[in-house]
Amino acid sequence: MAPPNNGKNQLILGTFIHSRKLDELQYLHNTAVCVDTSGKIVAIEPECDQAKAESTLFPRLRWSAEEVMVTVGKDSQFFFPGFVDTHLHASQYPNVGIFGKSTLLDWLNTYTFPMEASLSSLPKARRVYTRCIRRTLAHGTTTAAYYATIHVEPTNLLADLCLSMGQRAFVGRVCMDQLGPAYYLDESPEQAIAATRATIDHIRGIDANFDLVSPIITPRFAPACSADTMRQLGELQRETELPVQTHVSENAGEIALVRELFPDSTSYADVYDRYGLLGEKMILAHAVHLSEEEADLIARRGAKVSHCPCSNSAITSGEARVRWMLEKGIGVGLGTDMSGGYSPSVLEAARQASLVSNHLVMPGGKLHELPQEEREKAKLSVEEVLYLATRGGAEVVGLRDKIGAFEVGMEWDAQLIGLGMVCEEAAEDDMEDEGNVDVFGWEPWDERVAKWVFNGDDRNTKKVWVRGRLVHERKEN
Ligand SMILES: O=c1[nH]c(=O)c2nc[nH]c2[nH]1
Ligand SMILES: [Zn+2]
Repeated sequence: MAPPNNGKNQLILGTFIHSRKLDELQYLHNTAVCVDTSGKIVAIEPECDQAKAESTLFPRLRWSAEEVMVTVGKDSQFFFPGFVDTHLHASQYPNVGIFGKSTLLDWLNTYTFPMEASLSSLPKARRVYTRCIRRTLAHGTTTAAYYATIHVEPTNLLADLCLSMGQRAFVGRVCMDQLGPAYYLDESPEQAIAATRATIDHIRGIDANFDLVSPIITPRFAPACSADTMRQLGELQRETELPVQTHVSENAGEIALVRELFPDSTSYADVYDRYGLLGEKMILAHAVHLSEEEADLIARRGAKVSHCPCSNSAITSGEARVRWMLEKGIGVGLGTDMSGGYSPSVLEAARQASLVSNHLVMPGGKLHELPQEEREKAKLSVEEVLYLATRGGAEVVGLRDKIGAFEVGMEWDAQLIGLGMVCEEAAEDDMEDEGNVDVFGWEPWDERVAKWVFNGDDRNTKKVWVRGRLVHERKEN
């Protein structure tokens, strides 16, 4: 693979904000971050300008100033770790916002299966996947766990495009040999496994160590996979040690169907467990209606959850109890779940995660009967939803030592966020288009960040890097 940034070391100067832990953001002002040619953070120095970096850091790193690329954040800007979207369907991108009043099972038949089936066409898949990657990068998504479709070549194409456009990705060829329409089904368990192996081999061929793009084993969801397919996917996981992604306990009708199809299983998650799929490398999307025992089983196995609040509201699935899962020790990240979710933005998912946590404790909400103190605790703060969007997501996709924060040894997956600074003397028509976030200058940094979470969008995402490579730069009008 080509080295990022034409093999140049980088010095990045400005304000850096990241999660130290679940409920705490760290604010590093006037700070220098050094990123080497492999995209790794090799130094972080607070109270450091370019001159000081050149005289103290560069000699230590054996860098010569002429060979270093310098990026300086302005006063109204800050660097933030890239977002991790732990669950989305690249193949459903053209359908974002189109869901009417449907719920999961009729939504699949009405909107989803026809769209996914149509991506057997490679030119169409190229248009859709290129735009999906470009759009998610523009919203600061540096890592994405993608579902593609059942088709091998278009799935391989998605992996190729992630690699060439520079987005870190997990790319899953969808396995489904039952429940779908006849025009969109794997022919047999053997064919499903062979097709999955073909995409794994392809990705190994383009990114041998899965540095940027990795395959991910993808049983669509339990009702769409025969027992034989699930068993063979479990064997494939043990053989390859690859990550696995699927859906769990999203919708009441779906859960009833699982009970009917797998009468011997004690819960939806138990179905995956019986086939050896429920383990540390499994990402379970939704987890809206988990029972106590089911959540305990997930926690014991070390499987992770992708919380998809936009999707859960859009297709009327319900409200997941994030605090409850976190307290059980389950790793939780955020997923846009396009196109069950209507937005490509993880920032939108973070905002919705906050609002959904409030809904849980409102009159009529699942947790309304809890004591006042417990109700307060169930609500997620700005700091917490940003943790889920970055560090939490990194844990969910198995990259907690590599991405999600700014630490020496981690990779430079980052976004430069710019907020609209309203100067005292600014005339209306002087204002740059910085989107909806206006900062007057008197707000402390935690309030600026809160304004970004609730009013920000891709207009605030000025630059995006993955492994040190600049993969998106916003063109101002
Ligand atoms: O939100 C969802 N999106 C899907 O495509 C899907 N397939 C099964 N279950 C699903 N849930
Ligand atoms: Zn999904």
